[in-house]
Parts: sequence; C-alpha cells; structure tokens
Amino acid sequence: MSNLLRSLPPTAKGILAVLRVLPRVSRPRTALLAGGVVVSAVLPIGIFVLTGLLIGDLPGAARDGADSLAADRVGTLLVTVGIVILIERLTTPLLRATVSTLGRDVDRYLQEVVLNALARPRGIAHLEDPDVMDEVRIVRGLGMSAHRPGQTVEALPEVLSSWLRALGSAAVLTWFHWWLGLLWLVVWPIIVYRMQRDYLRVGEEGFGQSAQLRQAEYVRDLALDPPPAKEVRLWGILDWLVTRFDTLWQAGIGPIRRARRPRPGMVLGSAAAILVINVLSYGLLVYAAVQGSLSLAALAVFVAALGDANEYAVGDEHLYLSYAAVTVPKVLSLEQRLADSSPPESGLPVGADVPAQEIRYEGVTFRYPGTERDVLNGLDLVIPAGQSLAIVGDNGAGKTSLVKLLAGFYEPTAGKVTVDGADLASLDPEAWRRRVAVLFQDFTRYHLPVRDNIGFGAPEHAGDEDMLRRAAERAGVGDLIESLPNGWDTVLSQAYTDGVDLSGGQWQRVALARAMFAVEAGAKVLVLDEPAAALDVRAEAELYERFLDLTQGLTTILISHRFSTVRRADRIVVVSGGRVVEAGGHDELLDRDGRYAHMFRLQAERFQPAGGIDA
Ligand SMILES: Nc1ncnc2c1ncn2[C@@H]1O[C@H](COP(=O)(O)OP(=O)(O)OP(=O)(O)O)[C@@H](O)[C@H]1O
Repeated sequence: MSNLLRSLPPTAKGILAVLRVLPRVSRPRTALLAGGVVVSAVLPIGIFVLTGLLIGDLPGAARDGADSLAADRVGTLLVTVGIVILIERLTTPLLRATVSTLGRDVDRYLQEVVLNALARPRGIAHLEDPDVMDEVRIVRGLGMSAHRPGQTVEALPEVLSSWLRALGSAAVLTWFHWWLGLLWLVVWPIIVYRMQRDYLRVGEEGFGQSAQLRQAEYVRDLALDPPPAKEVRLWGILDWLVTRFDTLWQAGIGPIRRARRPRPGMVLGSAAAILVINVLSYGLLVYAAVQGSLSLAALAVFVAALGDANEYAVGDEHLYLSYAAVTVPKVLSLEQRLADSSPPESGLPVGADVPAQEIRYEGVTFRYPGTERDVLNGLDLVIPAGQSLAIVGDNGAGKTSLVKLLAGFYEPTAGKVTVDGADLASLDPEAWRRRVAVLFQDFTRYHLPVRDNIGFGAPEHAGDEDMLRRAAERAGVGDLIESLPNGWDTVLSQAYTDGVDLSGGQWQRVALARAMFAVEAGAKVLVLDEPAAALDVRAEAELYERFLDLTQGLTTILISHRFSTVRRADRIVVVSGGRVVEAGGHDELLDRDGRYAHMFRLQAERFQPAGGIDA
C-alpha cells in the first residue's frame, strides 16, 4: 500500500495529503464536502441526460397533442429538470461556503501543526538545523502568501466534480462509440497529469530556493526592522542591504521564473491532442446525425456530454492543487520527522525541592550539532544545592553552553549531567525546567505588556498580582513599572500607542524580574548569565548588595566577567579548554595565584591604577 502511495503522481499525493488532513480539521464539513462533490458532479450529467430525453419527446408531444402520453412525459421531465436545477443551484453556494471556511481552517491547522512540531523536541538543536529552517520558511508562508494550501480545499469541489463529470461524460460517449468514450478516458488523464506535473515543477522549484530566499528575507528585515535600524544608518549600509537583497532575491526567484515560463512543447501538445479528439468526436456526431442514425435526443445528450468532457484541466483550480501537493506533504513530513527524532515528552517526576543535594557534571563532552569542535571536553563539576557557584573563563570558553545543557536544550555528546543522582535526560523536561530560572545573556525583549514580560517566568501564575509585584521588587523594577504610562499594562515597545521602550539596563532588570518570578513560583536553581552587563554603577552596586538576598536558599550559578560580583559566590570555578581548571573560594584562589588570581588582578588594576588591589 505504501509502495503504491509512493508511486502516485505528486499531485495525487498532495490531494491525498489534503484529504487526510480534512477530517482532522472538521469531520462534518468534510462529509459535506464529499457529498457536495458527488452531487455537483452527478447533477449536471443528470440535467443533460434529462434535457436530451426532453428534446427527444418534444416532437412526439407536438404531434400527439396536450393529452397524449408523450406530452405527459414532457411535463414530468420538465418538472424533474426544474427540481434538479434548483438542487444544483442550492448545492453550489452551500458547497462554496463550506470549502471556503474549511480551506482557511486547513491553513490555520497546518500552521498549528508546525508550531506544535517545532515545540515538541526536548531541546533546541532542531531550530539550528538549516534543513529544518528551510522547511520552516516554507510553512511560515502558510495562510499568509497568495499560494495557500487552503485554496486547494476551495478548489477541490470544482476540480473533483469536473473530473467526475468528465468521467461520466466519457462513459456516456461510450454509448455512441465505445472506443470514442475510451479515447476520452485515456486522453484526459494524460493531459491533466502533464499539466499538473508542470504546475508542480514551479512549486518545487520555488521551495528548492528556500535557503536562498531565507537569506534574502533576512537581509530585507535588517533594513525594515527597528532594532538594527540604528546600526544600519550609522554604518550607512542601507544601500548595501538593498543591493544584496536584490541579488539574493533575483538568484532565488530566477529559477522559479524560468520554471513558470510556459513550455511550448507541452502547451502545443495538449492543445493539439484536445483539438484532434474534439474534431474527431464532433465530426462523427455530425456524420451520424446527417446519416440519420442518431435520434435528436441522443444527439443532444452526446453534444452536452462532449461539452462537459471538455471541462477538465482548465481553470486556476487545477493550478491550486499544486500548492498543496508540495506544501502539505512537507508539513506532514516535518511533523513526522520531528516526532521521530524526539521521544514523547515524559520522564521521571521532579519533586518540588529538587535539587536537594547537588547538580553534577560527570565527564561531560559537548559539541553543537553540525559542528566539528568539542566545546566541553570531559568536564567534571559539582554544584552543591543551596549554594552559589560562579563560573569564570575567557570568551567562548563554554560557560553559557554549560547552562544550556543544564536547561536540557541539548544533551551531552558524552558523559552526563545528574540532579540529585538522577540523569537529567531521564527527568520530565517540563517539570525540570520549572525548577530552573535563567536570566540569559541574550534574553528576549518581548514587545508585550510589562506584566507578560515578567509573568512569562511562570505563565501558570501570571495572574497573581502579589507575586508579580514581589518579583519586580526583588529585581529592582517596582518603581519603574509604577512610573510607566499604563503601569503593568504598558507595552514595552515604541511601536504601539502608549508603548514605551526601555533602556538596556532597564530591560535587563525586567528580564531579571522574569527569572525572579520563576523563583517565586518554585524554581530552585537560579542562573544569572552576565546579570550586570547593562547595569549602571549604582544598579550594579545594588545588585551586589541584593545578591545574597536574591540567591538565598537557591542553587545559584553566576556567570560573569565582573569579579566584584563573582567574589561574592560561595565557590568559583575557572573554565578553560572545555574543562574546569581551577575551583575554590575567592581568597583561596587568590592565594593559589593561578589563572583566577591573574584575571582578578588584571581587572582590579584597571580600576585602581594608583592603589592596592583590594576589589
Ligand atoms: N548554537 C551554537 N551552535 C554552534 N556553536 C555554538 C553555539 N553557541 C555557541 N557556540 C560556540 O560554542 C563556544 C562556547 O560558547 P559559549 O557561549 O558557551 O561561551 P561563553 O564561555 O559563554 O562565552 P562568553 O564569555 O563570550 O559569553 C563558542 O566557540 C561558540 O562559538
């Protein structure tokens, strides 16, 4: 069965993929669509057969008078044709309305499939996989671009019923000459197949250029989005961006444009085939009528059948099928691929007081997916619960990577991270992440109300005003929030009416409040990655003063290049070459006069050129 599916033409696969998706979106409307397709295919055939019979009976009725049997038949046929036409007229708008909403819902559903599929894996490695990102770009356009898979759904009744009508008409023509009907039955699928193959080539060419177009879009957004606007103007790179965008876009779009050009062989071949079969069919009909071997009724029926048989393979609806033929299987395969690569999100439960003993890195080696270099190299590290640990080291030493492993975004290439003796990989990732609060160095600035910016630390408690206020106070942003035009409901972006943009340091404190909110909600591990990077001297001093209060009772990991913060930690480790090379308290490490002492003195000298080193 799966072999049969694989050997189907891509359009057929696309239609089958859409048909598979439809019941997931709405069963009743799918049933309505199926019924509507059959009805709208059968009724026109019924109308022309009945009309043919009607025409056939007319001479008899005219000859025998109004009371004759023939006149009765004409009356009955007239009423029947009227009823069938009425049903057809009612069915068409109902079917259109159904497929229009169903099509939109399919677009929405497919976007949700992508969102859920991307959110499913434990870590974030898949979001850095270029192949996945190429596909994500394609599915990002779902429902937004002019080429929506939903349009396929909207086109389905038209297309399927035209196919059914063409089939029915060809079957009717077999009564005239069996081989003529058969000829139509053979020729039209060939033409439809060839046209669809052409449409599909355009679609696939478009998606094949995803990486190129992704780059073009990135460059375009650099010129459009507010955050890079300052640098773009300062460095005067706008022209460069426009030229680069143009080059990338042309390079990406060129092959699509070329694929879109009609191919003379295909166009002429189809037109010739259609012309020949029509000339043959109409010629035979006229010949038979002239010879008197065909009744008036039969002539009317066959002429109408020929008209319907010609209905297929024309109109945009057939082009729409290719939109789904490429995108829908891609969405479904992305969903499958990410589901296969990520086991179901379950694991051992995580108690409210975890970690109660320690977090331990045991011989941890780590290399980012798709790279060649080990960032961590057999690293051993014990972080006792309830204590603060500072990690120092050169840029790129792997400090942040350590935290990413702790948050379960990636898994070690070798070795393991354990929490109270349990392998982190065996824990329920969601439950574990609720125990970990992180202020990332590159934290996110949500262009949303400040309430959400802080509440996102523990969304399930976001309605708890007291908790929000406590977190804001602990991070030192209580007064700032009170001073905003709409208080807690102020959107943190100038792009919205009454919105406010914050300074770098204010943003950092809001991000700290988010982490503190998670702590209020029960997180036991607090990670601060360069928490003072954007703070002014006073705010930094305040943070140090509050450091003990902020970290009390928590297992804290502090990453910083500022030794004035680092020295307050219970224990300090120096990471270099992917390993811990020194560990101890501040005084102990100074006494040891190693790497830490060297880095500490270097920084202290910069701030106290004339005095002693007593930071
Ligand atoms: N997502 C990623 N994919 C591939 N390599 C990465 C990724 N993130 C970081 N790296 C690489 O891993 C190495 C360690 O980075 P990491 O951010 O852990 O360093 P760090 O010690 O925190 O540095 P800094 O002090 O500059 O913040 C760097 O060489 C960096 O280029």
